[in-house]
Amino acid sequence: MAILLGSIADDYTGASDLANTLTKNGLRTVQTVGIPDPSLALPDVDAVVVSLKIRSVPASDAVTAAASAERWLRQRGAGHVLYKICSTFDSTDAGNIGPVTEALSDAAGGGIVLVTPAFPETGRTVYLGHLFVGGQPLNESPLKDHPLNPMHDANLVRVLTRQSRYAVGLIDLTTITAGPGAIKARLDSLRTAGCTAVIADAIFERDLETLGEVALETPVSTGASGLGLGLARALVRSGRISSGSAPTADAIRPVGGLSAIVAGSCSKATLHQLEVAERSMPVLRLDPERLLAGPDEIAAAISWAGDRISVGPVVIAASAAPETVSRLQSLYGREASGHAIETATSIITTELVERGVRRLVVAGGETSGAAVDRLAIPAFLIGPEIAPGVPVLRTVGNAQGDMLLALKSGNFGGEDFFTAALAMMH
Ligand SMILES: Nc1ncnc2c1ncn2[C@@H]1O[C@H](COP(=O)(O)OP(=O)(O)O)[C@@H](O)[C@H]1O
Ligand SMILES: O=C(O)[C@@H](O)C(=O)COP(=O)(O)O
Repeated sequence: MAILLGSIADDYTGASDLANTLTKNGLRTVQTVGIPDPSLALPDVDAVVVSLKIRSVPASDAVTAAASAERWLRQRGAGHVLYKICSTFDSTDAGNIGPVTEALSDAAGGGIVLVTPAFPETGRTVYLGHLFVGGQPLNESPLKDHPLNPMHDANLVRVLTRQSRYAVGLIDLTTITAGPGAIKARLDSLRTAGCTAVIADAIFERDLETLGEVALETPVSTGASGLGLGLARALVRSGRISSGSAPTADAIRPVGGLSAIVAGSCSKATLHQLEVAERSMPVLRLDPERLLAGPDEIAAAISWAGDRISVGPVVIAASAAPETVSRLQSLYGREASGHAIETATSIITTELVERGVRRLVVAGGETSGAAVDRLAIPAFLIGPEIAPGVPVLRTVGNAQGDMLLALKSGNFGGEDFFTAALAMMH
Protein backbone atom coordinates (compact mmCIF):
# COMPACT_ATOMS: atom_id res chain seq x y z
CA MET A 1 0.00 0.00 0.00
CA ALA A 2 1.67 3.28 -1.12
CA ILE A 3 0.01 6.37 0.23
CA LEU A 4 0.18 9.97 -1.02
CA LEU A 5 -0.79 11.83 2.13
CA GLY A 6 -0.03 10.90 5.72
CA SER A 7 -1.43 12.54 8.80
CA ILE A 8 -0.75 12.31 12.50
CA ALA A 9 -3.73 13.45 14.55
CA ASP A 10 -3.23 14.59 18.13
CA ASP A 11 -6.57 13.10 19.21
CA TYR A 12 -9.08 10.56 17.91
CA THR A 13 -12.07 12.82 17.26
CA GLY A 14 -9.73 15.14 15.38
CA ALA A 15 -8.50 12.16 13.36
CA SER A 16 -12.03 11.21 12.32
CA ASP A 17 -12.80 14.85 11.51
CA LEU A 18 -9.78 15.00 9.19
CA ALA A 19 -10.48 11.56 7.68
CA ASN A 20 -14.01 12.78 6.94
CA THR A 21 -12.70 15.90 5.20
CA LEU A 22 -10.16 13.97 3.12
CA THR A 23 -12.84 11.45 2.11
CA LYS A 24 -15.31 14.19 1.16
CA ASN A 25 -12.64 15.81 -0.97
CA GLY A 26 -11.83 12.73 -3.00
CA LEU A 27 -9.16 10.76 -1.12
CA ARG A 28 -9.72 7.15 -0.10
CA THR A 29 -8.81 7.35 3.57
CA VAL A 30 -8.39 5.02 6.53
CA GLN A 31 -8.02 6.06 10.19
CA THR A 32 -5.68 3.90 12.24
CA VAL A 33 -5.44 3.88 16.00
CA GLY A 34 -1.74 4.35 16.61
CA ILE A 35 0.67 2.57 14.29
CA PRO A 36 -1.20 -0.53 13.19
CA ASP A 37 0.10 -4.02 13.77
CA PRO A 38 1.66 -5.36 10.52
CA SER A 39 -0.91 -8.20 10.54
CA LEU A 40 -3.85 -5.76 10.21
CA ALA A 41 -5.28 -5.83 6.67
CA LEU A 42 -5.87 -2.24 5.62
CA PRO A 43 -7.65 -1.30 2.38
CA ASP A 44 -5.83 0.34 -0.52
CA VAL A 45 -6.02 4.06 0.21
CA ASP A 46 -4.63 7.45 -0.80
CA ALA A 47 -4.36 8.76 2.77
CA VAL A 48 -3.80 7.36 6.25
CA VAL A 49 -4.65 9.30 9.41
CA VAL A 50 -2.82 7.87 12.41
CA SER A 51 -4.76 8.74 15.57
CA LEU A 52 -2.64 9.45 18.62
CA LYS A 53 -3.71 10.65 22.04
CA ILE A 54 -0.98 13.26 22.45
CA ARG A 55 -2.77 16.60 22.82
CA SER A 56 -2.54 16.73 26.59
CA VAL A 57 0.52 14.61 27.43
CA PRO A 58 4.03 15.91 28.24
CA ALA A 59 5.61 17.44 25.11
CA SER A 60 8.49 14.94 25.04
CA ASP A 61 6.03 12.02 24.95
CA ALA A 62 4.08 13.70 22.15
CA VAL A 63 7.27 14.20 20.14
CA THR A 64 8.34 10.57 20.53
CA ALA A 65 4.96 9.19 19.50
CA ALA A 66 4.61 11.58 16.54
CA ALA A 67 8.14 10.81 15.33
CA SER A 68 7.40 7.05 15.21
CA ALA A 69 4.16 7.67 13.33
CA GLU A 70 6.01 9.93 10.87
CA ARG A 71 8.58 7.22 10.13
CA TRP A 72 5.80 4.67 9.59
CA LEU A 73 3.95 7.00 7.19
CA ARG A 74 7.10 7.89 5.21
CA GLN A 75 7.99 4.21 4.87
CA ARG A 76 4.58 3.76 3.22
CA GLY A 77 5.26 6.47 0.68
CA ALA A 78 3.76 9.59 2.25
CA GLY A 79 5.37 12.59 0.52
CA HIS A 80 3.60 15.01 2.84
CA VAL A 81 2.67 14.61 6.50
CA LEU A 82 0.00 16.84 8.07
CA TYR A 83 0.09 17.17 11.85
CA LYS A 84 -3.64 17.43 12.62
CA ILE A 85 -4.29 19.74 15.56
CA CYS A 86 -7.51 21.13 16.92
CA SER A 87 -9.26 23.90 14.99
CA THR A 88 -9.33 25.79 18.29
CA PHE A 89 -5.55 25.29 18.75
CA ASP A 90 -6.06 23.39 22.04
CA SER A 91 -2.68 23.30 23.76
CA THR A 92 -0.82 24.82 26.69
CA ASP A 93 2.27 27.02 26.83
CA ALA A 94 4.25 23.82 27.50
CA GLY A 95 3.28 22.37 24.14
CA ASN A 96 2.52 20.30 22.15
CA ILE A 97 1.92 21.95 18.79
CA GLY A 98 5.28 23.75 18.69
CA PRO A 99 7.52 20.86 19.79
CA VAL A 100 5.84 18.30 17.51
CA THR A 101 5.88 20.68 14.51
CA GLU A 102 9.59 21.33 15.02
CA ALA A 103 10.37 17.64 15.46
CA LEU A 104 8.49 16.67 12.29
CA SER A 105 10.25 19.43 10.37
CA ASP A 106 13.66 18.27 11.66
CA ALA A 107 12.87 14.68 10.69
CA ALA A 108 12.10 15.86 7.16
CA GLY A 109 15.40 17.76 6.86
CA GLY A 110 14.40 21.14 8.25
CA GLY A 111 12.48 23.88 6.50
CA ILE A 112 9.67 26.19 7.38
CA VAL A 113 6.22 24.77 8.28
CA LEU A 114 2.84 26.30 7.39
CA VAL A 115 0.50 26.24 10.39
CA THR A 116 -3.21 27.10 10.33
CA PRO A 117 -6.14 25.80 12.38
CA ALA A 118 -8.70 27.50 10.07
CA PHE A 119 -11.77 25.37 9.31
CA PRO A 120 -14.35 27.73 7.79
CA GLU A 121 -17.11 25.11 7.60
CA THR A 122 -17.21 25.06 11.41
CA GLY A 123 -16.62 28.79 11.83
CA ARG A 124 -12.90 28.71 12.62
CA THR A 125 -11.10 31.50 10.77
CA VAL A 126 -7.70 33.15 11.18
CA TYR A 127 -7.10 36.82 10.42
CA LEU A 128 -3.81 38.61 11.09
CA GLY A 129 -2.83 35.58 13.12
CA HIS A 130 -5.88 35.79 15.41
CA LEU A 131 -8.20 32.80 15.67
CA PHE A 132 -11.95 33.36 15.66
CA VAL A 133 -14.46 30.71 16.76
CA GLY A 134 -17.72 31.67 15.12
CA GLY A 135 -18.01 35.39 15.79
CA GLN A 136 -15.73 35.41 18.83
CA PRO A 137 -11.97 35.68 19.34
CA LEU A 138 -10.66 32.37 20.72
CA ASN A 139 -10.07 33.79 24.22
CA GLU A 140 -13.70 34.97 24.49
CA SER A 141 -15.18 31.75 23.06
CA PRO A 142 -16.26 28.74 25.19
CA LEU A 143 -12.70 27.43 24.74
CA LYS A 144 -11.62 29.78 27.55
CA ASP A 145 -13.22 27.23 29.90
CA HIS A 146 -11.88 23.99 28.40
CA PRO A 147 -11.17 21.52 31.22
CA LEU A 148 -7.70 20.55 29.97
CA ASN A 149 -6.56 23.29 27.57
CA PRO A 150 -8.25 26.59 28.45
CA MET A 151 -7.39 29.04 25.67
CA HIS A 152 -6.72 32.60 26.84
CA ASP A 153 -4.94 34.16 23.86
CA ALA A 154 -6.34 34.49 20.32
CA ASN A 155 -3.00 35.63 18.86
CA LEU A 156 -1.61 32.37 17.51
CA VAL A 157 1.79 33.82 16.63
CA ARG A 158 2.19 34.55 20.34
CA VAL A 159 0.72 31.20 21.41
CA LEU A 160 2.97 29.17 19.10
CA THR A 161 6.04 31.28 19.95
CA ARG A 162 5.60 30.35 23.63
CA GLN A 163 5.73 26.67 22.62
CA SER A 164 8.61 26.92 20.13
CA ARG A 165 12.40 27.00 20.20
CA TYR A 166 12.62 29.25 17.12
CA ALA A 167 10.77 32.31 15.86
CA VAL A 168 7.24 32.09 14.45
CA GLY A 169 6.16 34.28 11.52
CA LEU A 170 2.85 35.33 9.97
CA ILE A 171 1.57 35.05 6.43
CA ASP A 172 -1.31 37.49 6.24
CA LEU A 173 -4.43 37.31 4.13
CA THR A 174 -3.18 39.87 1.62
CA THR A 175 -0.21 37.64 0.81
CA ILE A 176 -2.41 34.56 0.61
CA THR A 177 -4.83 36.31 -1.73
CA ALA A 178 -1.86 37.24 -3.94
CA GLY A 179 -1.33 33.51 -4.62
CA PRO A 180 1.26 30.74 -4.28
CA GLY A 181 4.15 32.79 -5.69
CA ALA A 182 3.69 35.53 -3.09
CA ILE A 183 3.35 32.97 -0.28
CA LYS A 184 6.54 31.16 -1.30
CA ALA A 185 8.47 34.46 -1.47
CA ARG A 186 7.24 35.37 2.02
CA LEU A 187 8.13 31.92 3.34
CA ASP A 188 11.66 32.32 1.96
CA SER A 189 12.14 35.67 3.64
CA LEU A 190 10.72 34.41 6.95
CA ARG A 191 13.03 31.41 6.81
CA THR A 192 16.01 33.68 6.21
CA ALA A 193 14.88 35.68 9.24
CA GLY A 194 15.09 32.51 11.37
CA CYS A 195 11.46 31.34 11.50
CA THR A 196 10.74 27.62 11.47
CA ALA A 197 6.95 27.92 11.56
CA VAL A 198 4.44 30.45 10.24
CA ILE A 199 0.84 31.03 11.17
CA ALA A 200 -1.15 31.43 7.96
CA ASP A 201 -4.37 33.44 7.81
CA ALA A 202 -7.36 31.77 6.14
CA ILE A 203 -10.99 32.81 6.05
CA PHE A 204 -12.47 31.08 3.04
CA GLU A 205 -11.94 27.62 1.57
CA ARG A 206 -10.21 29.26 -1.40
CA ASP A 207 -7.50 30.49 1.01
CA LEU A 208 -6.99 26.91 2.19
CA GLU A 209 -6.86 25.67 -1.40
CA THR A 210 -4.01 28.10 -2.07
CA LEU A 211 -2.25 27.09 1.16
CA GLY A 212 -2.76 23.39 0.38
CA GLU A 213 -1.06 23.80 -2.97
CA VAL A 214 1.96 25.47 -1.37
CA ALA A 215 2.08 23.04 1.57
CA LEU A 216 2.04 20.03 -0.75
CA GLU A 217 5.42 21.11 -2.12
CA THR A 218 6.85 20.89 1.41
CA PRO A 219 7.21 17.75 3.54
CA VAL A 220 5.27 18.84 6.65
CA SER A 221 2.37 21.08 7.62
CA THR A 222 0.35 21.61 10.79
CA GLY A 223 -3.34 22.37 10.80
CA ALA A 224 -6.94 21.33 11.17
CA SER A 225 -9.43 19.93 8.69
CA GLY A 226 -9.37 23.13 6.61
CA LEU A 227 -5.74 22.54 5.68
CA GLY A 228 -6.65 18.90 5.04
CA LEU A 229 -9.25 20.14 2.56
CA GLY A 230 -6.62 22.29 0.84
CA LEU A 231 -4.12 19.42 0.62
CA ALA A 232 -6.75 16.96 -0.65
CA ARG A 233 -8.00 19.33 -3.34
CA ALA A 234 -4.41 20.11 -4.41
CA LEU A 235 -3.67 16.38 -4.71
CA VAL A 236 -6.81 15.80 -6.78
CA ARG A 237 -5.94 18.79 -9.02
CA SER A 238 -2.43 17.38 -9.50
CA GLY A 239 -3.96 14.30 -11.18
CA ARG A 240 -2.21 11.92 -8.75
CA ILE A 241 -5.49 10.51 -7.36
CA SER A 242 -6.82 7.74 -9.53
CA SER A 243 -10.10 6.89 -7.81
CA GLY A 244 -11.86 10.26 -7.98
CA SER A 245 -14.40 9.47 -5.28
CA ALA A 246 -14.29 7.54 -2.07
CA PRO A 247 -16.63 4.63 -1.22
CA THR A 248 -18.41 5.50 2.03
CA ALA A 249 -21.72 3.61 1.68
CA ASP A 250 -20.09 0.24 2.31
CA ALA A 251 -18.85 1.52 5.65
CA ILE A 252 -22.38 1.73 7.05
CA ARG A 253 -23.61 -1.79 6.37
CA PRO A 254 -25.87 -2.63 9.34
CA VAL A 255 -24.20 -4.17 12.39
CA GLY A 256 -27.27 -4.67 14.60
CA GLY A 257 -26.76 -4.83 18.36
CA LEU A 258 -27.63 -2.25 21.01
CA SER A 259 -26.79 1.44 20.94
CA ALA A 260 -25.42 3.91 23.50
CA ILE A 261 -23.96 7.37 23.92
CA VAL A 262 -21.14 8.14 26.36
CA ALA A 263 -20.14 11.76 26.97
CA GLY A 264 -17.12 13.22 28.76
CA SER A 265 -16.95 16.48 26.84
CA CYS A 266 -17.76 19.58 28.88
CA SER A 267 -17.93 21.78 25.80
CA LYS A 268 -20.86 24.13 25.37
CA ALA A 269 -22.22 22.29 22.31
CA THR A 270 -22.14 18.90 24.09
CA LEU A 271 -23.82 20.26 27.22
CA HIS A 272 -26.69 21.54 25.09
CA GLN A 273 -26.89 18.28 23.08
CA LEU A 274 -27.26 16.40 26.36
CA GLU A 275 -30.11 18.66 27.47
CA VAL A 276 -31.87 18.03 24.16
CA ALA A 277 -31.26 14.26 24.40
CA GLU A 278 -32.96 14.24 27.81
CA ARG A 279 -36.27 14.92 26.03
CA SER A 280 -36.16 11.64 24.08
CA MET A 281 -33.76 9.18 25.76
CA PRO A 282 -32.84 8.03 29.26
CA VAL A 283 -29.81 10.09 30.34
CA LEU A 284 -27.69 9.25 33.39
CA ARG A 285 -25.65 12.12 34.81
CA LEU A 286 -22.64 10.62 36.57
CA ASP A 287 -21.48 12.16 39.84
CA PRO A 288 -17.85 13.20 39.16
CA GLU A 289 -16.86 13.20 42.84
CA ARG A 290 -18.19 9.68 43.29
CA LEU A 291 -16.41 8.61 40.08
CA LEU A 292 -13.14 9.79 41.59
CA ALA A 293 -13.87 8.14 44.94
CA GLY A 294 -13.92 4.55 43.67
CA PRO A 295 -15.58 1.96 41.44
CA ASP A 296 -19.11 2.17 42.93
CA GLU A 297 -20.32 4.91 40.58
CA ILE A 298 -19.21 2.85 37.57
CA ALA A 299 -21.07 -0.21 38.87
CA ALA A 300 -24.15 1.94 39.51
CA ALA A 301 -24.04 3.26 35.94
CA ILE A 302 -23.85 -0.23 34.45
CA SER A 303 -26.70 -1.36 36.63
CA TRP A 304 -28.75 1.73 35.61
CA ALA A 305 -28.19 0.85 31.93
CA GLY A 306 -29.41 -2.69 32.80
CA ASP A 307 -32.75 -3.36 31.12
CA ARG A 308 -33.11 0.16 29.74
CA ILE A 309 -30.54 -0.49 27.05
CA SER A 310 -32.46 -3.41 25.57
CA VAL A 311 -35.41 -1.05 24.96
CA GLY A 312 -33.47 1.72 23.21
CA PRO A 313 -30.35 3.89 23.30
CA VAL A 314 -29.14 5.23 26.65
CA VAL A 315 -26.89 8.18 27.40
CA ILE A 316 -24.29 8.19 30.19
CA ALA A 317 -22.52 11.51 30.80
CA ALA A 318 -19.79 12.81 33.09
CA SER A 319 -20.04 16.21 31.38
CA ALA A 320 -20.55 19.25 33.59
CA ALA A 321 -20.66 23.03 33.38
CA PRO A 322 -17.44 25.08 33.86
CA GLU A 323 -18.17 25.99 37.54
CA THR A 324 -18.59 22.31 38.48
CA VAL A 325 -15.48 21.33 36.54
CA SER A 326 -13.42 24.05 38.27
CA ARG A 327 -14.62 22.91 41.69
CA LEU A 328 -13.55 19.32 41.01
CA GLN A 329 -10.23 20.47 39.59
CA SER A 330 -9.49 22.61 42.63
CA LEU A 331 -9.98 19.52 44.81
CA TYR A 332 -8.13 16.92 42.71
CA GLY A 333 -6.07 18.84 40.11
CA ARG A 334 -6.77 19.43 36.42
CA GLU A 335 -4.95 16.45 34.87
CA ALA A 336 -5.78 14.01 37.64
CA SER A 337 -9.53 14.66 37.53
CA GLY A 338 -9.65 14.65 33.72
CA HIS A 339 -7.71 11.42 33.50
CA ALA A 340 -9.71 9.67 36.24
CA ILE A 341 -12.99 10.57 34.55
CA GLU A 342 -11.70 9.39 31.16
CA THR A 343 -10.74 6.08 32.74
CA ALA A 344 -14.18 5.74 34.31
CA THR A 345 -16.08 6.56 31.10
CA SER A 346 -13.87 4.17 29.15
CA ILE A 347 -14.64 1.34 31.60
CA ILE A 348 -18.36 2.08 31.33
CA THR A 349 -18.05 2.02 27.53
CA THR A 350 -16.35 -1.37 27.46
CA GLU A 351 -18.91 -2.80 29.88
CA LEU A 352 -21.68 -1.60 27.58
CA VAL A 353 -19.99 -3.21 24.58
CA GLU A 354 -19.66 -6.45 26.54
CA ARG A 355 -23.43 -6.26 27.06
CA GLY A 356 -24.06 -6.03 23.32
CA VAL A 357 -23.64 -2.39 22.29
CA ARG A 358 -22.44 -2.26 18.67
CA ARG A 359 -23.54 1.28 17.75
CA LEU A 360 -21.76 3.81 19.88
CA VAL A 361 -21.42 7.59 20.04
CA VAL A 362 -18.66 9.05 22.21
CA ALA A 363 -18.59 12.79 22.85
CA GLY A 364 -15.20 14.35 23.59
CA GLY A 365 -11.73 13.95 22.14
CA GLU A 366 -9.87 12.69 25.21
CA THR A 367 -12.96 10.73 26.22
CA SER A 368 -13.05 9.04 22.80
CA GLY A 369 -9.33 8.29 22.92
CA ALA A 370 -9.63 6.54 26.28
CA ALA A 371 -12.71 4.56 25.16
CA VAL A 372 -11.29 3.44 21.81
CA ASP A 373 -8.00 2.43 23.45
CA ARG A 374 -9.77 0.35 26.08
CA LEU A 375 -11.90 -1.29 23.38
CA ALA A 376 -8.62 -1.96 21.47
CA ILE A 377 -10.14 -1.02 18.12
CA PRO A 378 -7.29 -1.05 15.56
CA ALA A 379 -8.67 1.12 12.73
CA PHE A 380 -11.74 2.69 11.11
CA LEU A 381 -13.24 3.01 7.65
CA ILE A 382 -14.89 6.36 7.01
CA GLY A 383 -18.63 6.47 6.39
CA PRO A 384 -20.94 9.37 5.58
CA GLU A 385 -20.91 12.65 7.47
CA ILE A 386 -23.35 13.15 10.36
CA ALA A 387 -22.43 16.81 10.93
CA PRO A 388 -19.45 18.90 9.77
CA GLY A 389 -16.35 17.23 11.20
CA VAL A 390 -18.07 14.04 12.39
CA PRO A 391 -18.44 10.95 10.18
CA VAL A 392 -19.88 7.51 10.90
CA LEU A 393 -16.95 5.14 11.46
CA ARG A 394 -16.85 1.39 10.89
CA THR A 395 -14.31 -0.62 12.84
CA VAL A 396 -11.64 -2.62 11.02
CA GLY A 397 -10.24 -5.78 12.61
CA ASN A 398 -12.21 -5.35 15.84
CA ALA A 399 -12.18 -8.31 18.23
CA GLN A 400 -15.86 -7.78 19.21
CA GLY A 401 -16.95 -7.87 15.56
CA ASP A 402 -17.90 -4.91 13.40
CA MET A 403 -19.18 -1.81 15.19
CA LEU A 404 -20.37 1.59 14.02
CA LEU A 405 -19.12 4.59 15.98
CA ALA A 406 -19.24 8.36 15.97
CA LEU A 407 -16.42 10.13 17.80
CA LYS A 408 -17.77 13.62 18.30
CA SER A 409 -15.48 16.53 18.94
CA GLY A 410 -16.86 18.38 21.92
CA ASN A 411 -17.80 21.52 20.05
CA PHE A 412 -19.18 19.93 16.90
CA GLY A 413 -22.70 18.96 15.87
CA GLY A 414 -26.15 20.52 16.03
CA GLU A 415 -28.44 20.26 19.06
CA ASP A 416 -29.98 16.98 17.83
CA PHE A 417 -26.60 15.42 17.06
CA PHE A 418 -27.13 12.27 19.15
CA THR A 419 -30.40 11.26 17.50
CA ALA A 420 -29.03 12.26 14.07
CA ALA A 421 -25.99 10.03 14.61
CA LEU A 422 -27.96 7.00 15.77
CA ALA A 423 -30.40 7.43 12.87
CA MET A 424 -27.47 6.78 10.51
CA MET A 425 -26.33 3.61 12.32
CA HIS A 426 -28.29 0.38 11.97
N1 LIG B 1 -17.53 16.66 35.47
C1 LIG B 1 -16.26 16.81 35.07
N2 LIG B 1 -15.35 17.50 35.82
C2 LIG B 1 -14.06 17.64 35.41
N3 LIG B 1 -13.57 17.11 34.27
C3 LIG B 1 -14.43 16.40 33.50
C4 LIG B 1 -15.80 16.21 33.87
N4 LIG B 1 -16.38 15.46 32.91
C5 LIG B 1 -15.44 15.19 32.02
N5 LIG B 1 -14.25 15.74 32.35
C6 LIG B 1 -12.97 15.70 31.63
O1 LIG B 1 -12.92 16.81 30.72
C7 LIG B 1 -12.12 16.45 29.59
C8 LIG B 1 -12.92 16.75 28.35
O2 LIG B 1 -12.09 16.64 27.24
P1 LIG B 1 -12.56 15.94 25.93
O3 LIG B 1 -13.07 14.58 26.16
O4 LIG B 1 -11.39 16.07 24.97
O5 LIG B 1 -13.75 16.86 25.42
P2 LIG B 1 -13.77 17.96 24.28
O6 LIG B 1 -13.88 17.23 22.98
O7 LIG B 1 -14.97 18.77 24.57
O8 LIG B 1 -12.48 18.72 24.34
C9 LIG B 1 -11.79 14.98 29.75
O9 LIG B 1 -10.50 14.84 30.28
C10 LIG B 1 -12.85 14.50 30.74
O10 LIG B 1 -12.45 13.36 31.47
O1 LIG C 1 -10.29 20.40 14.69
C1 LIG C 1 -11.21 20.22 15.48
O2 LIG C 1 -11.85 21.14 16.02
C2 LIG C 1 -11.55 18.82 15.89
O3 LIG C 1 -11.19 17.92 14.91
C3 LIG C 1 -10.84 18.50 17.14
O4 LIG C 1 -9.68 18.14 17.13
C4 LIG C 1 -11.59 18.77 18.36
O5 LIG C 1 -11.04 18.21 19.54
P1 LIG C 1 -11.99 17.84 20.76
O6 LIG C 1 -12.96 18.98 20.91
O7 LIG C 1 -11.13 17.69 21.95
O8 LIG C 1 -12.70 16.58 20.42
